[in-house]
Amino acid sequence: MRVTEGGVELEVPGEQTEGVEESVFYNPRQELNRDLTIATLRAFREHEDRAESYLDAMAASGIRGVRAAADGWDVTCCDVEPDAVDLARANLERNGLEDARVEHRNVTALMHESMFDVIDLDPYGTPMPFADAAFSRCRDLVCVTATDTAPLCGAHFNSGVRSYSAVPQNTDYHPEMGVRILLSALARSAARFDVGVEPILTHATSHYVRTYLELDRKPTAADAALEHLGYVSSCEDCLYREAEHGLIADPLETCPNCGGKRLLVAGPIWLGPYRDREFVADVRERIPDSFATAEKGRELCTTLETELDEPTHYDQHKLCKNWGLPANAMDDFLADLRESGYEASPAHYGGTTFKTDASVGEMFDATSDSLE
Ligand SMILES: C[S@@+](CC[C@H](N)C(=O)[O-])C[C@H]1O[C@@H](n2cnc3c(N)ncnc32)[C@H](O)[C@@H]1O
Ligand SMILES: [Zn+2]
Repeated sequence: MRVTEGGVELEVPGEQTEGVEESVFYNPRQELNRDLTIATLRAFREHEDRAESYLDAMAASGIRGVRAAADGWDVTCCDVEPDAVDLARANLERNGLEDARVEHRNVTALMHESMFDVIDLDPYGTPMPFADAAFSRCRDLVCVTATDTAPLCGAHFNSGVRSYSAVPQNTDYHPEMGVRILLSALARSAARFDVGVEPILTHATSHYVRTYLELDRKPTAADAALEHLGYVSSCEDCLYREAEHGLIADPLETCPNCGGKRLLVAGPIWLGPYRDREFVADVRERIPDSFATAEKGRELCTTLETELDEPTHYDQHKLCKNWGLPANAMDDFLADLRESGYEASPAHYGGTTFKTDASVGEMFDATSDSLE
């Protein structure tokens, strides 16, 4: 089956069924992820002009490596599966990109041996088994996809604890729990090598989390990154939340809003920002019309640019249901919060999600008159 994506052409085993490509080596549902990767690499190269080498650590069809090589990166594709290696090599050749290297290796060994400016981890499931090797030698940027959203957001609790050395909780803001559990584990992995991470772009999109971590290879930067870790207590009854920084948990025992005792405590999670607004604006500018997901990608960047840095989001529908009141239009709801002096922004987790610095009680006072 022939696939065209981002201006390159690939041959992948599999068939097109009802217009949808089906192949073990090519997932069309990750096209937005890959389009944003190319735009992010373009923005990053402007920002860090010595960045040249890119490791597509789990290449499969080689699509990421092919697209990065076509964009001028010095690419190495790696995969542990011989069929994937042959396919990646053939796809590079098909696009006249024979200069790119293809490695048939366990990429963990490769990452320990060789240095790369940018490493892109895109495994099946959790990326954590590959994180230490990536942070040990990478110079500038580690890009990570995690598709194991059930463990990340606490729905598969034991698996989440095992993979991320943290306690995830299944809350009403589950995609953001996943984002912050992942970033916490990655920051702690990097800190082992005296490396500080700054997430310059992160998004949770349909069943995966994607993050881009700019590295600063010095102990003080690692210490600074760890300062962003902490715990969040969430009330299951009234949806109140409270976050506190630090590695020693001092969780709430009683909800200060409703007096309830059903509090979920998660951590250590990343409580800091998960994107750099200016960088995201730059990424948005670098998405060309020719990318199939251009409109979606730009919309996502715009929401990320304006999203508040509060550590958890709310879902307006869940909140109103909890109050026993009908939901109104999101814009009106957010306008009511702003009129009462609070900050409020849409969040990128879905059309009814938002962030605010108002507590759940303050939100009720600010908005409930309009919800009758
Ligand atoms: C989700 S696919 C990659 C998809 C691809 N990056 C894309 O954008 O279409 C995961 C790939 O990782 C490879 N893989 C798994 N473990 C690996 C390892 N230890 N070293 C190298 N490759 C590995 C698998 O063979 C598989 O091809
Ligand atoms: Zn409560």
